Amino acid sequence: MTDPGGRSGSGGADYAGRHLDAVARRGRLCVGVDPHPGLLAAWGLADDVGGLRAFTETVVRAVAPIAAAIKPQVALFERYGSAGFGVLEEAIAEITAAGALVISDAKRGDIGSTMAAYAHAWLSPRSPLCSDAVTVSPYLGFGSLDPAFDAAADSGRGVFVLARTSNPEGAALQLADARGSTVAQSVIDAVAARNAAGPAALGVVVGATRPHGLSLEALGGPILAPGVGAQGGTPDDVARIFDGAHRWVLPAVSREILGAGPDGTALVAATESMRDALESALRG
Ligand SMILES: O=C(O)c1cc(=O)[nH]c(=O)n1[C@@H]1O[C@H](COP(=O)(O)O)[C@@H](O)[C@H]1O
Repeated sequence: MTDPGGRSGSGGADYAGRHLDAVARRGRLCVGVDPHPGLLAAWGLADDVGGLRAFTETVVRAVAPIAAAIKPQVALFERYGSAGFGVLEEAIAEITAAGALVISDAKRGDIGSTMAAYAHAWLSPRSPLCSDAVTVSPYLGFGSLDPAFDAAADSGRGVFVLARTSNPEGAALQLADARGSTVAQSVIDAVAARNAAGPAALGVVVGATRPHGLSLEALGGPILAPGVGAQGGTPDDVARIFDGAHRWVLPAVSREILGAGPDGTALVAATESMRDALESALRG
């Protein structure tokens, strides 16, 4: 892997192309920035905006030059109100300058007219929160997400639709029958159909904590796979669970890496070690 440096940070090439390029340059790892109060305390930081900023800056400076993508969990910034979102805006700019993709984990989803506002917030270059991609929830109906898909196509940015999440509670809803398929598979199929019809390659979220039982062959877009580390998934699990879809899979790891801080060198070592373990498992 070679990393010739940063990128423009603007739309330009479509998200799927930039996703594959980032993974080729930097390896298959997305590091989550999840400033949990417990982590701030473990780092000796106060549970306030100053602590949030110190935590975020330390993580971003250590990890954004290495990882293919960084995934801020926006609720952990939102809990500090507008000042927290200010820290997130600074982080998005710094991650972009360091050449990593920003995947904002916002899990947005609403009726179409409101969804357009969420799409603007997370995917429009005119918004200070504009990211390379955002996570969205299809609970209000796949079609309600159209404004996000359209905004992503317009700006060359990406959308990850929750399909089969890593948490145990997801099964009751996601594995429910949907006209002979499961809800999760119907989400995958809808994303695949959209990818087949247009240039914007959309992604899905499929957790790495257990076998998903999904058919991903026709997806034609990125797969964000959280659940490695603190939730019990291992690099070998990722390789086994996503066999046949290795090209697109991007495992996401938060607490397992963040727990190595506050020392920047230890954060770098934890990131490199997880990236190497994932690359080796996914090559094998
Ligand atoms: O969309 C996500 O990022 C997500 C989807 C999912 O199915 N499971 C999941 O854990 N996540 C997020 O991924 C991160 C996982 O954190 P760790 O368990 O600490 O690695 C959290 O920010 C979750 O909100």
